[in-house]
Amino acid sequence: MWRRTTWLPPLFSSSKRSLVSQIQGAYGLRIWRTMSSEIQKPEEDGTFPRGITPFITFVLGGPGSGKGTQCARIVENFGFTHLSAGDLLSAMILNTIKDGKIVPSEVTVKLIQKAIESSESHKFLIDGFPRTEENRLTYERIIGAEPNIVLFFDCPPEEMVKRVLNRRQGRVDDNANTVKERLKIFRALSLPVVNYYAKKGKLYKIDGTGTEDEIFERVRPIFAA
Ligand SMILES: Nc1ncnc2c1ncn2[C@@H]1O[C@H](COP(=O)(O)OP(=O)(O)O)[C@@H](O)[C@H]1O
Ligand SMILES: O=c1ccn([C@@H]2O[C@H](COP(=O)(O)OP(=O)(O)O)[C@@H](O)[C@H]2O)c(=O)[nH]1
Ligand SMILES: [Mg+2]
Repeated sequence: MWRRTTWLPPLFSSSKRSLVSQIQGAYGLRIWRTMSSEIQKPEEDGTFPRGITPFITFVLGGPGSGKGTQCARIVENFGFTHLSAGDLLSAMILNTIKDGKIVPSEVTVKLIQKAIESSESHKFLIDGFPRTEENRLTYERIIGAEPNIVLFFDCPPEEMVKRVLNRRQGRVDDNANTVKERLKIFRALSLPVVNYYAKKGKLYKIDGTGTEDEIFERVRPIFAA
């Protein structure tokens, strides 16, 4: 089962509100650029007028922890739009990725912002971002909001390395040297981001070991009504 790592914020604790009602509640929050003060409703066909606050889920975890795999399941079952920061960046910053380093925050945030704004969707999985506290702060500064929730796939390093080296998707960063560097960066720079969201009561820490199905059964209750 999934478990929260810290205390629950009022949004979650008062009446065990389902995530679905929280997602609906997010429409009215005036934190996404400039909007009307009215609470706006989705159109009958389920699309949302531009300017509505999207429901944002950050998806964190080390390289090979299963972020992309579980995002695909969440998309299939709960209709989110999946934005992988790594995929958005990969065409642009090949050398940085090859070294396992982090791309400058403004570049990533602006790509994410553009992808959200040009989408008709109202709920997003932002996979693999933020990877540093500086990433997080830049997102908050440019977007003017925090994510609604954060998933963290917790996986032992030896399992992550095994998965990455078996991934065989032709990625320039899936090799023993780069993965070592990425794990170092994950521990030093990304875990503080995970801890930040744990302290804020926004983190869902998910055991990332076992089969893909077993892991998704830990994810499902987070999004199910
Ligand atoms: N539960 C699992 N058990 C074994 N292999 C897995 C599991 N989940 C994902 N994989 C495989 O491990 C590799 C890394 O998964 P991926 O979803 O790309 O992770 P991430 O996006 O966190 O780097 C992929 O080849 C994927 O098919
Ligand atoms: O916010 C981000 C996300 C990704 N990356 C770069 O893109 C690579 C691949 O990221 P991805 O999320 O695709 O890797 P995964 O963790 O899924 O293996 C990372 O190692 C970084 O070099 C980055 O610089 N900033
Ligand atoms: Mg990935």
